[in-house]
Amino acid sequence: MNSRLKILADENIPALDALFADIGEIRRLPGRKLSAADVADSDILLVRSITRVDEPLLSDSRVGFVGTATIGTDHLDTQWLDRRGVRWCSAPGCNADAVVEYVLSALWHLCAQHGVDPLTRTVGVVGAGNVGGRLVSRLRALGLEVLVSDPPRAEREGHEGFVELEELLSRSDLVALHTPLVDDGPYPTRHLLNEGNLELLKPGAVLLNAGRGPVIDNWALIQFMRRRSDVHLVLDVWEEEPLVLPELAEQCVIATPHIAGYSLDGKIRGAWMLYREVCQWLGREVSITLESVLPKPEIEMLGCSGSVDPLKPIALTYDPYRDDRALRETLYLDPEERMLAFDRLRKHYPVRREFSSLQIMGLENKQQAELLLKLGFNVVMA
Ligand SMILES: NC(=O)c1ccc[n+]([C@@H]2O[C@H](COP(=O)([O-])OP(=O)(O)OC[C@H]3O[C@@H](n4cnc5c(N)ncnc54)[C@H](O)[C@@H]3O)[C@@H](O)[C@H]2O)c1
Ligand SMILES: O=C(O)[C@H](O)[C@H](O)COP(=O)(O)O
Repeated sequence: MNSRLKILADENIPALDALFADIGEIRRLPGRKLSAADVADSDILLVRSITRVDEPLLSDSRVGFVGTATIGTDHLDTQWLDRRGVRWCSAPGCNADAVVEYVLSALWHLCAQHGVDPLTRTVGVVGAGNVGGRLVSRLRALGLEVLVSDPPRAEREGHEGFVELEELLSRSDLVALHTPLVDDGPYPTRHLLNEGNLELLKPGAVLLNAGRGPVIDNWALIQFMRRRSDVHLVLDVWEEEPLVLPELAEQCVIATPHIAGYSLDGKIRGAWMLYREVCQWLGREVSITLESVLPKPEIEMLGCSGSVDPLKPIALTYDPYRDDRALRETLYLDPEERMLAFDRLRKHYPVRREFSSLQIMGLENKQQAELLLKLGFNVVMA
């Protein structure tokens, strides 16, 4: 039995007991403060995006497995982990639907405010992997025009169906960034949007970043927004996270503390994916199902009498303005306090469920039912 295994986990990973209690002894610590001394006698390390996992953290430890309950891996020195023979994994796609729903919710809310039909918009998706790819599929199913820029994919798959970034920026009503942070190789993404190309954005465009903060040069963006107040900025990620620049946040129509992927479904899916990988590493059977650890949603059903404005179920499942208000309340704290507040908002994030958790009953309007189905809701016709 492996009951003596020591598991050190970020305290913000949910369902740890349900998933790992049979595997080993679990110790929880705040991820931002994990030190080499904390990790020293652990066998398994489970982190989120705020823990840098590299040689200084692990070289004096016996950690043999590192899992990050996130999509992004830029906080892991994977080359060093490979050299050292430490098995590592992330949770690809775990919270992709939550990010897609963040984008859809922002798009529907902003269009409603400006009296525009979202279905007539052109959306440019930069980075079409797990998140961007699902966003492209959902938007195309809804009938929107979608432009995609993803040079690594274009190189692998052929250029058909992809456009250059410049064309995307100049033709899209909403530009959504979903690339990882990449510093080297032929297609780096650090400051992919910068002084040189921000100017290409269409008048009145929405620029949304839910990838990684440094993909936009934040200082260039501040300067740009001073000239181009017609652009609507939606930022979930920030160049100096957890420090948010108040001036930049003030320029946003929606500003949130890196929670685009924070559905409970996504977080638990991420933890469960780590559990599955740990089981494989240990040669154990994967005996716990994802469904068994996912709680029932608080609101399971929305009854309507014949028809419903799609914004209603969207806002009921995810309202980005709640997160925006919470972040704005912290903007004028001193920098140290502001960073702590950013982490607190993430740590105590309210339960948010994905669109698929809501069943919409009583619809008679077929067109609306189809639209809501394509948005990702569960629809039962009257
Ligand atoms: N805000 C959040 O809460 C949140 C949640 C989940 C993921 N993320 C971030 O979003 C990023 C994307 O997630 P994912 O799961 O889709 O990752 P992924 O690796 O599946 O996809 C990334 C895509 O970006 C493309 N890409 C790489 N370099 C590019 C470039 N220079 N220009 C355009 N495209 C490029 C890749 O080819 C790939 O298709 C993650 O790396 C993570 O950092 C943020
Ligand atoms: O990469 C990801 O999966 C996301 O950015 C994720 O939402 C980060 O959340 P964190 O690990 O910082 O809690």
